[in-house]
This record gives sequence, C-alpha cells and structure tokens, in this order.
Amino acid sequence: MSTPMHDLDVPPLPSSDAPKVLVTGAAGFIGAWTLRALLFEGYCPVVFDLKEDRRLVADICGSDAANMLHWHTGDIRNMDQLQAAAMGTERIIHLAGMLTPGCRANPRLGAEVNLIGLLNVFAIAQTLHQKGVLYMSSAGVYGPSGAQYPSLQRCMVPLS
Ligand SMILES: O=c1ccn([C@@H]2O[C@H](COP(=O)(O)OP(=O)(O)O[C@H]3O[C@H](CO)[C@@H](O)[C@H](O)[C@H]3O)[C@@H](O)[C@H]2O)c(=O)[nH]1
Repeated sequence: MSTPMHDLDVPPLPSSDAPKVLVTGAAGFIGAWTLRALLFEGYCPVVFDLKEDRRLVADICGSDAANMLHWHTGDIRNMDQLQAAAMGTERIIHLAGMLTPGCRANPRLGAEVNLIGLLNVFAIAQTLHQKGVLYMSSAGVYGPSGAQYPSLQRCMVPLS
C-alpha cells in the first residue's frame, strides 16, 4: 500500500453499505481532496471524470483508494454516461468544469461543459430523486486578479 503524499494519514476504505456520492471532476485537485473528505466521513465516493489518470487521487487518498473506487470515465455533456455513473448514488458533488482561459479559447465548449454540464447534473439528480446537489462557484466571481482578498466591490465585477 502506498500512503498519500506529505505523510498525510490514510483515509479508511468505504464499507460495502456506505452511502454513495458521485463526484464529477474527481480526478482534479479539488476533486481528489473531496474524495478524501468523503472517505473520512464514511461515504463511498464514485468518480466521474474525463480523465482515467488516478495519480493525483493516489497522492491525496492513497493508492488503495485510488484503485478500488468506482471510476467512470466520461463526458459531463453526455447525459447517458452521467446517468450511468449516478445510478445508486444519493447525491452529486459537481466539480467538473472549465476555467476562464479554456472558456476564452473555446467559448462553445466552455458553455457546453459549464452550463449544459451543470444542467445535466440537475436533471439527473431530479430523475434519480437524489437528496441534493452540491456544486462549486469560481474564484473568478471575486473579480479582477491582483487583489489580496475578495471584497464586495470586486464581486460586483466578476471575471467569469
Ligand atoms: O469537461 C470536463 C472538464 C473538466 N473535467 C475534470 O474536472 C477536473 C478539474 O480539476 P482541476 O483542473 O484540477 O481543477 P480544480 O479541481 O477546480 O482545481 C483548482 O485548483 C487547482 C489548485 O489550485 C488549480 O490547479 C486548478 O486550476 C483549479 O481549477 C479535472 O479532473 C478534469 O478532467 C471533466 O471531467 N470534464
């Protein structure tokens, strides 16, 4: 068993009856830390991500967890793929998204991923009568960069 980086303690592996939570974008930075928190809280996280690369999750959660988690490689724009991954889960934590530079480079893709992807998550949560959806905003809502901390005025001029 390899341990997480920086001598982090190893989260417990989920029990067979642990409630399942789908995490979109779970292979990313915030996603991997979310998986770790869910494992410590006794949930069974289910991954949905474009990437099959489990290295970051192994670094943050340990390789045992990275290897044994249900891992669905898929596209947030694809309802069928998302619904298949969400079956049997109680909630969705939605973290799959594109940042401002990617959206600027490809606005249509940005809209499909960030807007339609979010609507897909809501629709599937509703169809499956889930208990709730949790989704993230963006640091871009705090406004222009260069500031040391967010302020109400900057929030009035969001970057994204
Ligand atoms: O259509 C998409 C778009 C993205 N993703 C996934 O979403 C995850 C996004 O993760 P990441 O790029 O690591 O971003 P965040 O988890 O939001 O991490 C934030 O925080 C990190 C640490 O500060 C920064 O490196 C990132 O740029 C910043 O977005 C990745 O695994 C992507 O593969 C999808 O599954 N489908």
